Amino acid sequence: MSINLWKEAQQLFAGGVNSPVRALVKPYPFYTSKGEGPFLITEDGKKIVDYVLGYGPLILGHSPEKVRNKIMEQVQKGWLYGTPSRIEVELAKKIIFHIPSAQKIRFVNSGTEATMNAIRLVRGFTGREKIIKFNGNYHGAHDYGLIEAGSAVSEYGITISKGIPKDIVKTVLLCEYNDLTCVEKYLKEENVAGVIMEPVMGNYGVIPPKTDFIKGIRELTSAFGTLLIFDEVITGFRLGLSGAQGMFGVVPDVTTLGKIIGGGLPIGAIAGRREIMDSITPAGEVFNAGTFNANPLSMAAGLATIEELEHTNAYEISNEAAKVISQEVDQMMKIDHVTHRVGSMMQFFLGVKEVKNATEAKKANKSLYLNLHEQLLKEGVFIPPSQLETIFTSASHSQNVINFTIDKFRKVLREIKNDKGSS
Ligand SMILES: Cc1ncc(COP(=O)(O)O)c(C=O)c1O
Ligand SMILES: NCC(=O)CCC(=O)O
Repeated sequence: MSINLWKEAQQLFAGGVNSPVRALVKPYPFYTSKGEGPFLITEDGKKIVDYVLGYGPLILGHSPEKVRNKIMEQVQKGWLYGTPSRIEVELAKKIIFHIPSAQKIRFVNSGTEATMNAIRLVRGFTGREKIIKFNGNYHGAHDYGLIEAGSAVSEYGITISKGIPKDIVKTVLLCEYNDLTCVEKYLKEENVAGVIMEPVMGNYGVIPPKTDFIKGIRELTSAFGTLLIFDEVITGFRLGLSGAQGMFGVVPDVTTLGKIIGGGLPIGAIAGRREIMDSITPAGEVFNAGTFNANPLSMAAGLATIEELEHTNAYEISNEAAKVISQEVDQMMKIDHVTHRVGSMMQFFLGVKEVKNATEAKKANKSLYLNLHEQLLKEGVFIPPSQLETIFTSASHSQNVINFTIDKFRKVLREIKNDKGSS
């Protein structure tokens, strides 16, 4: 039973969990015993439709056959060599073929490692120290990024994580998303090594960039000799094979990847222009290393996932699922709200009329969203337990599952409205 595991876990782990967002599921997190297509099967024997999908990597759903087989095949051959292996060359070629900004790549083990190293890389390459980041963007759990970050950082009310030296905080310049004036001001006033951004915000709910903002950042950074990092840990291979940069036709200098490129196993990657990437050790003097870098199992799962994305209609199915659900739910909601969807990423902001940055997203009614999450979970539909996370769909979300989901939204929204009316 989940409750028994939860009781033990609270003695074993800080806050009972190994990543904070998981503790937001109330009254206690359910424990999963199996993932199958669009479903999670819990320790309590419940079958739940999953729109969290491991927080993004599982664009094909849980345990898709092709990916599972490729992982099993690799398991037979061993899973850690401490030497290069053929499969890292194969995955690198695929990513470099698809991602416009990628000429060379370094595999690491998480999105956190990817952005941490990308920031070090742009600092090393330019010889400058300042970084511009955006309010509510989340780049993982390292010192350079935990300043007004989205996701669980903001959900738990942390603006700057304790433990980060002040001198590091001073190197990070903060702008509001979709505010080009702020970026221009800092680029003029300061010696900025790099601008790091999520090309579509996915860690403060979903917030798309305005076209002139994303194109303007590219032009401005080029003009000031500042490198542009797109953090495509969520959007890479989710918004199509060429990611957000392909979707918007804006090519950054450096791209960070993670999640989908590992097919659900731990991964991260830094990719970019050849001369920039050649600053990384052993070619250059920006240090990176890792026992598990390019480990064969993550490579195998990533390769099989990208092959499926290339050869099936996975994008059509997952995008259509998000489109239908977002449109239907949008129509059902009778209160002020904003619905944002980009491809197979979506989120609803309740009680507000416009959301173009984190400050506006913060005004959304968090408790109403949590209520929605809780009631849906009781009905067998799992959306993230935080308004700041993204609702994802996958290629395994069939018409039946979508219809089931819409019915549950209808039921729950009716009850939430009644609750509100009676209070
Ligand atoms: C945009 C973005 N960057 C970086 C990260 C960190 O990735 P990881 O959790 O694999 O360290 C995340 C995680 O959600 C993310 O959404
Ligand atoms: N959007 C943020 C994440 O996906 C992170 C997941 C986690 O920290 O467990």
